[in-house]
Amino acid sequence: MKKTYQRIAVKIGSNVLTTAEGLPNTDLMAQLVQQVSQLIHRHKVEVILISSGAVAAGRSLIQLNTKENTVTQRQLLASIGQVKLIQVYGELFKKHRQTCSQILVTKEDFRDRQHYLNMQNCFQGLLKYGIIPIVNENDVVSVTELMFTDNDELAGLVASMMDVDALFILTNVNGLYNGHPEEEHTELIRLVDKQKINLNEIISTKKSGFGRGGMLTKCKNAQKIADLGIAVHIANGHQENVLIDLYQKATSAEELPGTLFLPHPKRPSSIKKWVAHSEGYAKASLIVNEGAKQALLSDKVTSLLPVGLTEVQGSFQKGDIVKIKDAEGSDIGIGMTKYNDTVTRERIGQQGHHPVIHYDHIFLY
Ligand SMILES: Nc1ncnc2c1ncn2[C@@H]1O[C@H](COP(=O)(O)OP(=O)(O)O)[C@@H](O)[C@H]1O
Ligand SMILES: N[C@@H](CCC(=O)OP(=O)(O)O)C(=O)O
Repeated sequence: MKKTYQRIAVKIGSNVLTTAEGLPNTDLMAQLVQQVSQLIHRHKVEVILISSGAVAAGRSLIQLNTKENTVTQRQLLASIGQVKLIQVYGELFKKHRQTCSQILVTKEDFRDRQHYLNMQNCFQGLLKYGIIPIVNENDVVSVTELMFTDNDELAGLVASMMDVDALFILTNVNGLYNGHPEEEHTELIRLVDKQKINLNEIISTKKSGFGRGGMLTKCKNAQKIADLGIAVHIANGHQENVLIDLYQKATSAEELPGTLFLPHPKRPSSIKKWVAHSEGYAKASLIVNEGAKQALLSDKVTSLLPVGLTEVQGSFQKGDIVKIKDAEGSDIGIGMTKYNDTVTRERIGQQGHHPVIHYDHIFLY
């Protein structure tokens, strides 16, 4: 029998929380809140919510001039709507004797290790007191390149930061299909085995009404989180009792709703997970020789030593994130350096030096 989930993150997408008119779907929010409360009270599960819906809620409160700059529109709608979104959640949870809290974040909060640890500490405290953290992007300051791709990316970061057992991603389709769900003869994929499925081939880039990222980014992100040892389920938020069903069936032999991305059996350390999510901030690349590549990819605990380096591309400071590449230029992994590029260059190919990247600070693909 599989272990039950004790801590989960639930991502509720824009398409779940929004009606066809672009307004908040409060009936559905009530159903989901009831299920989350049941998981907490009856099954003693710790739950973190990642909820979209601020822009939709803002739309229900104010009509903006359509000539307004689109970035400004989003900022205003989110700023106005987030208040309502959290107010609705607060009232709904209160009916179940449950307290919730609001956490608004930006990408920068995950990039800076100190911000990351501060956030983690706050989440831990809230969970200890039985409070449900409700997370959303701080859309007022997250503009263009500072934005998360979508709330799936944010949910993945929160899930790995909080070391949850599973991430439930609720959307407006039953899961991942082997073609666009509106096309004929497409079938639901129940289990994603990354060795057998090429996500790029089966997922249409066409986006649905109110979502930001679409199914391809959702699945790539789901796979990344599963690689970090967290079970990821994509399921339909409109399906009756979906959260309870997912929770109960995950430990039974019954067929699960939606699509499951099987978790990697090993969970990396907290710092490795943080490194894994820092890909976008890589400053430079370290090229390694074949011996170092084999050693890194083996089952042994291996740090990257200067003797295994053949080249340093770009400049970086001690503590910066760099890519690790093989002689062909293929990415092997990513890591946090122990010294800057000048010192690293001086030590290329030399024996007897400390690692340039310690094992604990390397994440391999
Ligand atoms: N192969 C596929 N399987 C399932 N959905 C797909 C696929 N290709 C494209 N889609 C679309 O992806 C949409 C869900 O992604 P998205 O719009 O990002 O939702 P959300 O707002 O819930 O994050 C679905 O409504 C569906 O139309
Ligand atoms: N932060 C935004 C939602 C971002 C977004 O659209 O995310 P997603 O639900 O993943 O497509 C909001 O609250 O309206």
